[in-house]
Amino acid sequence: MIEVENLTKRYRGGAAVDDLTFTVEPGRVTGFLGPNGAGKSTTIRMMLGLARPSAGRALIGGRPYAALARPLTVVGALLEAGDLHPTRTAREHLRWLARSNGIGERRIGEVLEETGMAAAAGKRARTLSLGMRQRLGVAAALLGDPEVLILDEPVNGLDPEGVIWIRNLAKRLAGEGRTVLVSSHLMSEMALTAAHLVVIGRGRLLADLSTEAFVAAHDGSSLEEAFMRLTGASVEFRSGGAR
Ligand SMILES: Nc1ncnc2c1ncn2[C@@H]1O[C@H](COP(=O)(O)OP(=O)(O)OP(=O)(O)O)[C@@H](O)[C@H]1O
Repeated sequence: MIEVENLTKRYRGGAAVDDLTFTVEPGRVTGFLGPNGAGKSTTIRMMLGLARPSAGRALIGGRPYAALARPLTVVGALLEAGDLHPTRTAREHLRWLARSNGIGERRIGEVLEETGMAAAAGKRARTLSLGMRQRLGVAAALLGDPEVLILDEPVNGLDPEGVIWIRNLAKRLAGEGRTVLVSSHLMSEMALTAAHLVVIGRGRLLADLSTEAFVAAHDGSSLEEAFMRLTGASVEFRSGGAR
């Protein structure tokens, strides 16, 4: 479970995350939605101890990230900007992560297999396609067999096969009873992947409800339209320069 309690992050320009409170439950995929600049990545970075909250807290399995002794065994994350060393091979990257978390060599083979990366295990990171890098990122997230998975914009830049792969993977992991949080700014994709939605805009909570309830409440309009209506007042960047 992930618990976000009054989480706030203020930068000089204002609050990127503003008093957010919600819970991500195990056993279902939760979509974390919001327009560009809504504060999704900042929230996720605070969950993972990569940014310090100005106020409030985020707990993973009841503890702040910093209190986890072997974090990869509790939470796995796929972040937008991967930290791949260009000349390290896929297997070496996983080995490097595994070592600091007390994870054995056998598990590296398993996650390479599970993500379809076994044949590419010896390739250097800089030679991997975007789709392969995403798969390697997922392999890293799965290394510690964690109860909680956080995927930040996992389908960005992926081809249709990759999109379907991520969608099915997220559902399978949730089906195993894990807590799965997937961020996206694409309502249509989340409607296919997530059973529950947490929607934010300008750092504030706009909605926390089942996908079914969201669809029912907006019967007759497309999901994209419903999402635009919900987030309309909090869109930060509009095309054409209009505000
Ligand atoms: N290090 C920082 N310093 C100052 N402002 C920041 C910093 N990081 C993020 N912000 C601001 O915080 C706000 C939220 O950004 P964030 O990246 O969390 O949004 P997001 O919902 O993930 O957006 P996107 O969908 O575009 O990735 C934005 O206005 C952004 O400019």
